[in-house]
Amino acid sequence: MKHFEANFDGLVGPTHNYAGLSFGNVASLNNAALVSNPKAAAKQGLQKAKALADMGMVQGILAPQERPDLYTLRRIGFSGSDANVLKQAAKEAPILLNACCSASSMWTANAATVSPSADTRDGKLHFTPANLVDKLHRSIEPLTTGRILTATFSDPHYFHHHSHLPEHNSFGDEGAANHTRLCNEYGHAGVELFVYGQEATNPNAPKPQKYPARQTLEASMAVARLHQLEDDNCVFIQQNPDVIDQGVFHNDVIAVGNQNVLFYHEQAFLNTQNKIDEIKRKLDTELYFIEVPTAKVAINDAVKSYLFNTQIITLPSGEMAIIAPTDCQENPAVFAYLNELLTLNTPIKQVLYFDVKQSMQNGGGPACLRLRVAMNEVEVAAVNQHTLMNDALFTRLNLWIDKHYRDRLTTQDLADPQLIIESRTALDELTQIMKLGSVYQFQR
Ligand SMILES: N=C(N)NCCC[C@H](NC(=O)CCC(=O)O)C(=O)O
Repeated sequence: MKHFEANFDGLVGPTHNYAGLSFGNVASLNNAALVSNPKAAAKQGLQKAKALADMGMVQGILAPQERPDLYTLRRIGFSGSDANVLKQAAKEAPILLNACCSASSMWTANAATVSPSADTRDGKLHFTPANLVDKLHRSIEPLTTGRILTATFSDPHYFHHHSHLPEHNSFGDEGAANHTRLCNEYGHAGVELFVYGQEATNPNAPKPQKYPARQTLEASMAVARLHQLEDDNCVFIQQNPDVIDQGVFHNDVIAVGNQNVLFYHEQAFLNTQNKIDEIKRKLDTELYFIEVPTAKVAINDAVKSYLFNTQIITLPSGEMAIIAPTDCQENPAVFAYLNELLTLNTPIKQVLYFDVKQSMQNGGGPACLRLRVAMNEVEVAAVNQHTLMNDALFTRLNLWIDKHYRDRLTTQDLADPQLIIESRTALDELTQIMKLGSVYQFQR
């Protein structure tokens, strides 16, 4: 049977904006109050997804969430008509309004953790939506994420959907951004690497001093249990707290893996050598550990360029390619490193650059925009086929964006009641295009 690693990219929602909501994410804070372009953002994301589909990759799309989130605003006491809720919130609690308007569900690397059927005891593909409790604007995503994932991976014979973990800091979970899988072939049992920022129940364990550690060991272990993984298929690694304090808010800002390749910065982890030995013990295949030294790429350059927030993909030819943001081309040290990487004797043979600047300005690179789902051909056939990228879906979604999206949005515009109507009209049509059913609260 054939097996693939599919990428499901988050479609950028109509309220994409820069509100400086993510303490610890340098780009989000630096670009707060910039004017955004939701139309360009959505199109940049689609271009990348279409390019991967054109390379012969299995590529899907995950629908965005309903924003403004009027339900959360009502839950915290704003009342009256929808327009009145927005008006009151804008006047009395603008920061909370911003949190309820973020299009942050576009970063589907944070949508869920996914374990392919080759790794799980029941032979099903497991999904656990991330609770994202560290950030208010993201903590309101998981319920709808669960619905969108279930509408996309709908066949219970193949797909096992769990609830998100308890909504408490002890279980802070950011999904696949802190999870990578190494394997020989995608369809063979692999080793799942769970990278966490702190141990919630051990006050003496190392943790960052300045910025939050969004993922806990307790959450990672809970996901591994839910997904029915064997100890021999898991390695739990602590992220280096010092790099979290330098803006590495998720592991996918400092490391990325694909098949038998782990590409990471020398400062990414704690106890790196022990953990590499454990991976080698648990995975009996030829492995490439590509460690990037600080002398070649400083942490600051890695964070600015998103060198590690690249996607490493295996092309149908069997060669690997890196999908990088154009920001990597613009950073001399990083560009030089990537060119050198192609001359090293590793499976990575090409680097392809994509402009995803609208997302980058909020701290979301190419890898943040996608959720990886390794599947065999029977599982791919069981996916909702209307979510899979092809020429027709690409054209249809571009027309849909042209029809519904603004090309300019400021945080002041978030109080405009017309934005609710525009967003709901767009999403209602999208659920018909992608045959998702009534995944949004306003449709229920
Ligand atoms: N690394 C991965 N996988 N994802 C990136 C997520 C970026 C996102 N930014 C934001 O939510 C900024 C929103 C704003 O400030 O308007 C975050 O910090 O959670």
